[in-house]
Amino acid sequence: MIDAYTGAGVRAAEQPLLDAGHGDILMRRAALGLSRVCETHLRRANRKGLLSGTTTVILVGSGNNGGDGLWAGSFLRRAGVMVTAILTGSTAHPQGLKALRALGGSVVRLEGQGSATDPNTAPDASIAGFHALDRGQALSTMTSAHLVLDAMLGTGAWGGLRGEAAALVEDFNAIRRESATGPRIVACDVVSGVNADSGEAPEPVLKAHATVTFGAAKVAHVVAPGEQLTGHLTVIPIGIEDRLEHPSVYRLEAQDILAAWPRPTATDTKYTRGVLGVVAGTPSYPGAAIMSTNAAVQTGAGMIRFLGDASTRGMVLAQSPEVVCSDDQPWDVHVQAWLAGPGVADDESQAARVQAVVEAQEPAVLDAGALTAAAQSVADGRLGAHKILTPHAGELEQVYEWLKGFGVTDDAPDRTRIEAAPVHWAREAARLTGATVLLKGATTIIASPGSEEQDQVCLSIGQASPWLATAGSGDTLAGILGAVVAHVAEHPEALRRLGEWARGDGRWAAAAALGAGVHALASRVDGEGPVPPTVLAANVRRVLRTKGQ
Ligand SMILES: NC(=O)C1=CN([C@@H]2O[C@H](COP(=O)(O)OP(=O)(O)OC[C@H]3O[C@@H](n4cnc5c(N)ncnc54)[C@H](O)[C@@H]3O)[C@@H](O)[C@H]2O)[C@@H](O)CC1
Ligand SMILES: Nc1ncnc2c1ncn2[C@@H]1O[C@H](COP(=O)(O)OP(=O)(O)O)[C@@H](O)[C@H]1O
Repeated sequence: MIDAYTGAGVRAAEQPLLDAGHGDILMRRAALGLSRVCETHLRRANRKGLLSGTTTVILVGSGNNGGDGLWAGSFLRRAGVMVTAILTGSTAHPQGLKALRALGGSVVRLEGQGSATDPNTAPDASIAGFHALDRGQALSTMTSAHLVLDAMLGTGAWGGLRGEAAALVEDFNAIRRESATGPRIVACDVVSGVNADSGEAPEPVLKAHATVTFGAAKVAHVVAPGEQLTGHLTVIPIGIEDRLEHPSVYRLEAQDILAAWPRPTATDTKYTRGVLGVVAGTPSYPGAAIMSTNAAVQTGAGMIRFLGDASTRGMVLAQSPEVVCSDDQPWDVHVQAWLAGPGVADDESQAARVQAVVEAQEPAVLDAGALTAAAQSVADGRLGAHKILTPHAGELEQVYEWLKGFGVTDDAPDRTRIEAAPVHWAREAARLTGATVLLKGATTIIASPGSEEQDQVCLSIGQASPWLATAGSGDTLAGILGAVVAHVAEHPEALRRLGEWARGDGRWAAAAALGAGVHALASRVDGEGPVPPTVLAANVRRVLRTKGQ
């Protein structure tokens, strides 16, 4: 599990050490770790695996992020690397600058960054004397290097890159799009301009092959769009680790998912495993019913009761004879949890069943066609953490429109804004609805609503294959989620080994995250390639055969 923190969370852990005058030591530890990762990349760039003869360009901002970069440059110099620092800010970390220069690193500044027209960013006296490169010269210095270390902005940035630094990155990206070769890009702490706390990434950004962070992962490393820009993440311990409190986001990895997945014991029966009721599909859209029930079967649900029309029931049974089908109403059947909504559209009788599920006491996964009914019911009160909404960004936009219509919020973001800051909008939707929200995407975010008893829990699941972007993947996810939620409904403490946060209301977020995690693992069982939903569901069985430690 990766515990990811906000910049403020990490700073709070550092503060006592900074107050005790250990700031320099922290920075040098960070920079040493950073330089080691750079060395690994540089050795790969040299046919003989040597460092001497390799070149590194460091883009250095005015704060401590730039200081890390300069110190890392001094360590690389020691190892024989040719280092050029291009200062992109109005000033530069004095000790870092001194250290790099003392070891023969060359230092230049980016012309135009901090022009006379913008006195706030004009180069101050300490760096004004360095030779200035215009953007074209800086660009060719960058493109001819083996490695570019991005140390312009870290956790102290507000907003994205600006001015000449932004233009330089834009020009570099244009060349990169045209050419298959080019320097390795390593980011110091976070990719410059990416918001460490939200993962927002205002253009332009220098997409990294690798990012080296310090003390702990930051939120931006585990949520979109920051995660997609981070590359391979290395966390360097700097001595603050024991002082860190309250991660902001938990990333569950394969080991965590497989180890925590609830498995039956000898005393279980099909009922104690959890019975899942499914309201999905209509005569016009039977596929969603077939795929979601099939996925729940493959996930090993104790028992599945499907409610729907005769023709859909026939198709569900043909695919999965394990499913008990009827045309009952939700209040007539006894289940531990519900899944409602996949493929439910323009059908009065299924819509009525969906409404009954939204109002039922039992926990429920509310997907696709159930999201509108769920959002509408918020007008009558909060849904409860045991109701799990599973929108993609487009569906979340609709949910927000309803919430705005009811006066629950003034701000209804559109899809673009949601995709720019998914962790923010998933958290906000959970708070506003009182439900657990699972926001689908390349990175899936799960947020609990939070309460007086328990802080909001936020999780992220990555590593899903982009081949999942195909119709029916979401129906399969819904079935997997239904199965695990039904189990957790019967065994409230089943997921506690994940942590104290996975108890109480947090258990629904934990269950949803495990479901999304298994879905992601199933998408890559046979490596990278198409995973049509029927294959995906069958892969779930294979994934669950592996037990984590
Ligand atoms: N003790 C610590 O605090 C440690 C911090 N470390 C490093 O310190 C970094 C944080 O340092 P800082 O707080 O100095 O912040 P940054 O270095 O991230 O940036 C702050 C500087 O950039 C300027 N700035 C902010 N937004 C800008 C924008 N959009 N465009 C241009 N300039 C902008 C500010 O005026 C300020 O000078 C971390 O990311 C990490 O790399 C590491 O050295 C480990 C120890
Ligand atoms: N680019 C991507 N990379 C990884 N996973 C993705 C990507 N795009 C979508 N997914 C996943 O695929 C699934 C698609 O769900 P959804 O859009 O509801 O599909 P449908 O309703 O057609 O079944 C979600 O689990 C989502 O997280």
